[in-house]
Amino acid sequence: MATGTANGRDFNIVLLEGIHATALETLAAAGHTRVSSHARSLAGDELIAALAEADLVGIRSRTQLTAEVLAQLPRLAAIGCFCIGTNQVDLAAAAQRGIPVFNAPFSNTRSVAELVLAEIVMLMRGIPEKNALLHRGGWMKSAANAWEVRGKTLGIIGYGHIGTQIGVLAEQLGMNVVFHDIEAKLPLGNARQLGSLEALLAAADVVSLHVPETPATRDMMGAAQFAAMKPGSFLINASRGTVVDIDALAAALERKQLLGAAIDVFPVEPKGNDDPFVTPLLRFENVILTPHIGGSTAEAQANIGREVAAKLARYGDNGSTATAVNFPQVTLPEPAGQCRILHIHHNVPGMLARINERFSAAGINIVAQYLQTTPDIGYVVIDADADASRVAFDELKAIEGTIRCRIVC
Ligand SMILES: NC(=O)c1ccc[n+]([C@@H]2O[C@H](COP(=O)([O-])OP(=O)(O)OC[C@H]3O[C@@H](n4cnc5c(N)ncnc54)[C@H](O)[C@@H]3O)[C@@H](O)[C@H]2O)c1
Ligand SMILES: O=C(O)CC[C@@H](O)C(=O)O
Repeated sequence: MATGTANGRDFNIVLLEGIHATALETLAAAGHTRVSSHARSLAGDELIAALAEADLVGIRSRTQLTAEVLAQLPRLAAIGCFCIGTNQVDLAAAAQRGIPVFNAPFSNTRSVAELVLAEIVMLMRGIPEKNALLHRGGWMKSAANAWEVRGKTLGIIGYGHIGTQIGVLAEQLGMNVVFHDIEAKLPLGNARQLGSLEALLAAADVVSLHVPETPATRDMMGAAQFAAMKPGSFLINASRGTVVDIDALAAALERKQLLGAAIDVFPVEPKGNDDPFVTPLLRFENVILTPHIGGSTAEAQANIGREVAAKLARYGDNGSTATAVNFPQVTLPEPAGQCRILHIHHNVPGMLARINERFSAAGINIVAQYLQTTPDIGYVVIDADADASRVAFDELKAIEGTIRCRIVC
């Protein structure tokens, strides 16, 4: 599958899931105006049809770019996830097809942290059920099951960008912070890393989940973990829906092991705002349900739009893969020659030699060269003079092991 695009500015770009207008502005400022924008996520034949002619695509968390979908999109050159999570994309399949995937690793971090902090206070005061009752005309003025958060213990599972921010904010309210992470992490403030998930569950009054979706985090909160939580404690999940076994959570709420929960993400989420939402948690008034809006603030979405669109435009125009989550990362200056060849190949012995041989056999001077590899993929970027580059481009496309080759002039 060796493909070439004559000029980065010819890119056809499709944005799904209501990506913020700042993305369009950023792309337009970089000279990319062939952009179509859709409000919803798409699936199946609709998705394939919408992306058939796309060189670059922008999605959020709902559009599933599986290996099967990617196999039907030979033209696709790069993917922008306008969010933190990239679990909706088969990253390995994308890399094998020479498609770098970009995201916005921290533009909505603060928004999630603020929501979680507010939920801790709301849950510990029993506000969700008092609010629901009052809307029906019921007056429940009582201090039963209502506590200050000061002096209580917050247990954070996944002490990354979001988890650390929540820990810092919670300490400002006087909470004790403990965390569990698979990596050894620098504790901020007075936070303490505990040796196991079980130790955290036994210690925490409120448990908040901030892990990515991986095979290891699937159902990491199930019946055994709820049983290990303190009686009368609370759970917050603003990470991914697959991390919590929802039926086990419902059972723990039913038997009052947990006094409440705040859930922003679900194993199955509606594709758009008009689709129905179903969960066994609907019957619990002590559960705050939010429609995956942890990162949905004006500030976060505007920043994400700018950040990911800039990464897509930069890859299109200059070849830079800096911060790509599945790909050899090459940070590139503007081309030193008149043209730049971008060669993505399987990482097999002798590939660089073969590329360079073609240049020396044709007597073409390489003005600048950059190389980065992962165990599977190699990415070589070569700057050369314009006429010579076009000759070399035709040669390089034909090298065995080439996944994708592109020239930007
Ligand atoms: N609700 C929302 O709108 C929203 C918004 C942003 C992010 N998110 C979700 O939150 C997740 C976390 O975001 P982040 O920016 O803090 O990510 P991050 O990568 O900075 O941190 C994740 C942390 O989890 C740890 N971890 C991974 N696997 C683990 C495991 N099995 N057990 C314990 N720890 C584990 C990692 O070591 C890391 O420290 C994202 O992956 C995304 O899915 C949701
Ligand atoms: O905006 C979204 O769809 C997802 C937001 C959040 O889950 C993320 O991963 O950043």
